[in-house]
Amino acid sequence: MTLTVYNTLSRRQEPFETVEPGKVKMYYCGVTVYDYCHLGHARACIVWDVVRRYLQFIGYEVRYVQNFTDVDDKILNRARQEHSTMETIADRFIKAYFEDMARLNVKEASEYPRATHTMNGITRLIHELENKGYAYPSNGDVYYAVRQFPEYGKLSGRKLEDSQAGAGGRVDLEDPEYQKKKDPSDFALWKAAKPDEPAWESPWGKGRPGWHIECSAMVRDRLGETIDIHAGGSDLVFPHHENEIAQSEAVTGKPLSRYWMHNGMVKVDGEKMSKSLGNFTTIRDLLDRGVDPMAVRLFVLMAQYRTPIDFTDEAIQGATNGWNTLKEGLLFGYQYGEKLGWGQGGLLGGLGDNSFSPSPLPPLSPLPTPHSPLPEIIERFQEAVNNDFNFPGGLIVLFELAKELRREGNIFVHEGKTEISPLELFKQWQTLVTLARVLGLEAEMKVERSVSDNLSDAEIEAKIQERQDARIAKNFVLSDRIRDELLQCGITLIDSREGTRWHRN
Ligand SMILES: Nc1ncnc2c1ncn2[C@@H]1O[C@H](COP(=O)(O)OP(=O)(O)OP(=O)(O)O)[C@@H](O)[C@H]1O
Ligand SMILES: [Zn+2]
Repeated sequence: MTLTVYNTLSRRQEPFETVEPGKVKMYYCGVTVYDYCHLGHARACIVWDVVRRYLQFIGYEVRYVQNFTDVDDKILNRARQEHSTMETIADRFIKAYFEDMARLNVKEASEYPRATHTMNGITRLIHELENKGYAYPSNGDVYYAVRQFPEYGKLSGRKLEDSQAGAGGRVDLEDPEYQKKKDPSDFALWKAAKPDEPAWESPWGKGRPGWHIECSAMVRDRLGETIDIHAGGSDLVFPHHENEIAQSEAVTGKPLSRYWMHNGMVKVDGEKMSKSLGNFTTIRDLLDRGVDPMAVRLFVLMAQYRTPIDFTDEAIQGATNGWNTLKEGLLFGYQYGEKLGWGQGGLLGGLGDNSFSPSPLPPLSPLPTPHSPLPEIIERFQEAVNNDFNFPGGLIVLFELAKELRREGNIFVHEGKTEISPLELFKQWQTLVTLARVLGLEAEMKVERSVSDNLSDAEIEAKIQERQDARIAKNFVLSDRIRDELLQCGITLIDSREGTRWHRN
């Protein structure tokens, strides 16, 4: 069973083979920090988080580097608007980035280099390009001469003539940058300082780096000359990644990355969700409206990572419903484990605890342990995901497990016993928890069970009425939230045509 990966460079799905066996070096072009992250960023960060988690799950050691672009015109504009500095703006939104990603359960990268901390690497690279005849200075700027790099266009499939024709329609002959270039397709590696702008010393005078060169320098500094996966959104294929290849490969003579992987865009009414376009919903706005962070993860993972997805209320609602199903399965052990006798007979011995307790969760490991995960189900999951990270295919396996556990939970509540043996249920639950963690999906039993005793029958009935009103008003986010809150207090609701029944767990 081998992993195959769609490589934008070859336009094919290829078997995954790393430079160094068992190790993956991965770089993701991260955010330009001048605003809060939106759902497009959430998608990119979740997709690469899960790719990384999956690679670890199948046994790779992964070094994952993600940059912050902290020098850019847009950051500078915001700093001017707020009478602040570029550094203050960048620091504020980097802090916000970490807060948002923690809520979404995105694991921290191995390293987060910043452009402004990589100035030596950047100027060194430009210098080498100049020495090799790929770059030329012009009035304090430095440009990359694309005609010197015969392979220019190999990633995006664009021919220089096409992009020139495109540029020809758009160039402004008065634009000072255009006048400094030898060829309209050339791009800036270094820009001379303008008055009142932050600037760094360089052999070409004071200035700041262009956007593309920072990634070439950071990859080289942190990961080396050839990495395994270079990732980013599909909007970066041209010109950003094309230019990164031109810069890095001209200097090293080696491929910059074995695999080029791109996530599809989150769109709104058919257009890319983007800070520049202003059509975005921030992660924090959505979560503060009560959408579960795990539903956001599911919204992302329910689509193949390369296809575009539309952000709509219905899509988020669908993901929320999906999450509620998975969550019921994930909480099964916490709700019924003790009653099913899982603490007895050493069932949980492998977890270092002889009595049932919600923690620790089963270890993240693909290897069968004495009580664990059902190998044939893990295999089905891997078979799906090995096909170019087909997470929706993997999710089918999780939903099957969750639905079965939910069904058994209901049977247990009504009949006092289950159809499937407790041992088998334990294994199913372990498998579900293990696979869900590979996708970063985790549910917590936040409230102790005794809390259910604190809610009176009248209070529970009032909550159910509130939920009913929300459903009539089609406010399903609220109605689901009430149901989840009750579940966390140890109260299960059962909907039927006659109305809603409830019981304490
Ligand atoms: N709508 C989107 N859907 C999926 N990925 C996105 C989306 N927007 C940005 N990304 C990805 O997020 C990362 C950071 O992007 P960046 O900070 O340039 O955001 P942006 O919103 O596109 O900014 P701008 O609007 O200023 O171009 C990149 O890898 C980019 O491809
Ligand atoms: Zn980049």
